[in-house]
Amino acid sequence: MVLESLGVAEHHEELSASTGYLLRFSKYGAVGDCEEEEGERKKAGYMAHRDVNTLAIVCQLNGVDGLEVDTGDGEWIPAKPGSPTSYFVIAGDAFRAWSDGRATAPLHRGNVDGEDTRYSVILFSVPKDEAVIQAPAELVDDRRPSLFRPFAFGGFLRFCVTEAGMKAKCKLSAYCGRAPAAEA
Ligand SMILES: O=C(O)CCC(=O)C(=O)O
Ligand SMILES: [Fe+2]
Repeated sequence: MVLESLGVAEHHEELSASTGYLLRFSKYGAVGDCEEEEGERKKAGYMAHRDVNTLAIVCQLNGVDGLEVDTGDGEWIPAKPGSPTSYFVIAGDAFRAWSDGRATAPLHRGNVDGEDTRYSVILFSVPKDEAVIQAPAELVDDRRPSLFRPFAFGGFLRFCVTEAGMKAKCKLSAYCGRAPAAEA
């Protein structure tokens, strides 16, 4: 559906062939009263991050919200599923690069207040190590040169855990951005 909306559905097969999948079950525990830190109840959840992979499909299982998304200007909005069977689709850096910036890889975090345990299941689509991430020709032209240099996904993953990668505000721009990496 996403490729169709970009007018490049014919690339689906080749993209699928270079993609693997990872299914993860997560539990963000209710925090007991004993787990107080300096008088404040500790929060469960996870830190703000951008996913590095292609897409993540997030399904929260027991009606406990917690996912928050950065609007891009420092404001965090809670992601509320429209119904108990809705799920969230989050683009990661690999898809931002492949779509030449048409898809945004948003900063997101988990903010679970610790009252109730939150369960979620996430299907990550992840490019294979050797897969070269490069926007298809239809998405770039002379008037719109591509924003990122082509890169092998495994190389990007390894950069992310270097000191430079961990310090970078935007790992993708720091690794392969063509413009001076203002946001890096
Ligand atoms: O469980 C969730 O709500 C999403 C988790 C997440 O962002 C991640 O694992 O990358
Ligand atoms: Fe994530």
